[in-house]
Amino acid sequence: MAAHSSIEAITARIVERSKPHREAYLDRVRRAASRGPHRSVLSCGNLAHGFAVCSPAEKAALAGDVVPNLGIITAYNDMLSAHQPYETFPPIIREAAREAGGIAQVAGGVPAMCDGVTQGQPGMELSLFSRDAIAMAAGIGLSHNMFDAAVFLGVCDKIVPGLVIAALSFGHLPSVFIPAGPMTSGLPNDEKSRIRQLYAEGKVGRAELLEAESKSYHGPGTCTFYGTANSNQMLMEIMGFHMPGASFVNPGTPLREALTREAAKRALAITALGNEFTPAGEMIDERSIVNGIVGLHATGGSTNHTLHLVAMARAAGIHLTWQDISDLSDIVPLLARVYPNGLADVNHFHAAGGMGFLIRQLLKQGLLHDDVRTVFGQGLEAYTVEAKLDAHGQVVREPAPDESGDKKVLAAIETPFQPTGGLKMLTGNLGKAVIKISAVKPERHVIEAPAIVFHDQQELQDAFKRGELNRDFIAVVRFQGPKANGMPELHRLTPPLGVLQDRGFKVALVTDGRMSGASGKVPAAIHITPEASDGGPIARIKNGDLIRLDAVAGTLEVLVSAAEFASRSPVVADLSDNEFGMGRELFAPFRRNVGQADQGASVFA
Ligand SMILES: O=C(O)[C@H](O)[C@@H](O)[C@H](O)[C@H](O)COP(=O)(O)O
Ligand code: SF4
Repeated sequence: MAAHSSIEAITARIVERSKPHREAYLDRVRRAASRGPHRSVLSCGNLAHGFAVCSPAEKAALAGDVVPNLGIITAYNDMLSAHQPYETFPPIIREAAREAGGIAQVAGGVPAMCDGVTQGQPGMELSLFSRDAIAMAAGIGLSHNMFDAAVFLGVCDKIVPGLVIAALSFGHLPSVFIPAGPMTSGLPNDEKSRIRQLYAEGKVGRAELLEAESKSYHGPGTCTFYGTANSNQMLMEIMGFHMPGASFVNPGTPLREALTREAAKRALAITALGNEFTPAGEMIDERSIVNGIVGLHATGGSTNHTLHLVAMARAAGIHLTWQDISDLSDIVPLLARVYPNGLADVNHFHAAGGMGFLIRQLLKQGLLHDDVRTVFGQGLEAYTVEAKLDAHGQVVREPAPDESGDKKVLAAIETPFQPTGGLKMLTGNLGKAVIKISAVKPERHVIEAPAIVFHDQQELQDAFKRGELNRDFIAVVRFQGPKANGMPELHRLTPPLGVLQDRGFKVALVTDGRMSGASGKVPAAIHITPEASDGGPIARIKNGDLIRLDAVAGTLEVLVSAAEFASRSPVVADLSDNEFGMGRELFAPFRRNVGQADQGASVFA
């Protein structure tokens, strides 16, 4: 089925805009691939180092150019619940490779930050930069040029985007992403948030808060809210980097292990040494990127992807804009209600039909490009399935159900939860911003109130605790942009702002910083570009200025006369406290060289 005309039109304009960069990129990818099996360009010395610890049989195989070698890039660590399961994946992948007549080596590890651990802490100022550092680290592993394909073990926020940037930078290689799967369901996310708000009001103590948090985050796997990490899993499946039905199978289950084995074998089957060569740089094109954005809107995905998708697309020579993302939001309905866009978690989403049901619903109205390449083969229709185990422990796939297993969690395309997606761009005399409205009640889509200006999220927390914020206001938290302090998530502001909103005050957040993918209920215009540290208009706002955030009209305005506003000099902040401590001194080059948020806040562009 042809894609919806608006989908085709937006895709066509991205293709047109990208043409010079995309053609140059594809030329590089094809030249790299044309050199044939990559180990053939290595010297004997290079090779000997590359397989020094391999068995004699593996050495003999790797000395030739017939047996494919799989490079594993792993983001394993014990800190992230979502990445801890990866500890056992390499031996499983090596064994599966041997069974398939290939070889697999861990090519390298990459760092992985848990935004939950660093939320509200100085370490969060390294978080966004860690995406590009992860891409660099993965590139170091693959640069040994020993590999015919790569498999990537990563799940969380900045890790998958960084790994995709690396995979596309090595676009001559096939790449398969292997997920670890979600944590089993614990304390419901809305109950966790309720306890947080009680703690913010001083109505419960740390003991009760820690008990609630620990019941919510309680074991291996990805946290179960629909934040950036689970948005990543959705993206990897709908863009064709995952095996069909792999995204939301819990870790430590037979199906999880079978899917891991299957992915390793599939990666070996799609190298240049076989008959289904699928280099990542050719597999991922403008249609794949549009499919990812459609999935993001249909599920109420993370605002962080207005940064990461732009950066990932650029790694493949594709120039994506916030206007593209915003225009797609106008035609893609919201089909999933997963916290913070509802009460369900990703396990409920998966049980209700998950990705297979979602993709089928979107294909029914041509809202996805079906004619795309994936690691599984040609066409997205192959992903309208559920993965299961047969009696022999092998992965089999059944058509996803036509009916949603829970109409409160997954809606049919004919009866969406909202007619449009969740992510809108705002423009006006403060520059450009992004807002996620899928989790904001309609009566809060337009907020007009006086500004209260903060240069640090702790200042707002302290003002709240002093009881100074019991009124209608728009919190302007500035100098939180990429150049200022690495563009941290300000998700710790959700509980106090949520308390004030629940008390009936009209509140909103306006910032050049970020929010978490799990933020939701409070209207927030984020990623403001240009940022305050670039002298952007946000640096000219004064306490008391009336600000109007209008997510319906798509505008963000300070209601001050143009002459008055232009006559103001931008405030300059003392950011010396953000230059040292917790590794921030190591990322000074990133702060100096990072690009604007609407360009992906990348050090590469
Ligand atoms: O973008 C995201 O999804 C967030 O960065 C998420 O990964 C992080 O963990 C948040 O902090 C939410 O978790 P909490 O509400 O527990 O902080
Ligand atoms: S989802 Fe967020 S909080 Fe959970 S493990 Fe990943 S980064 Fe950490």
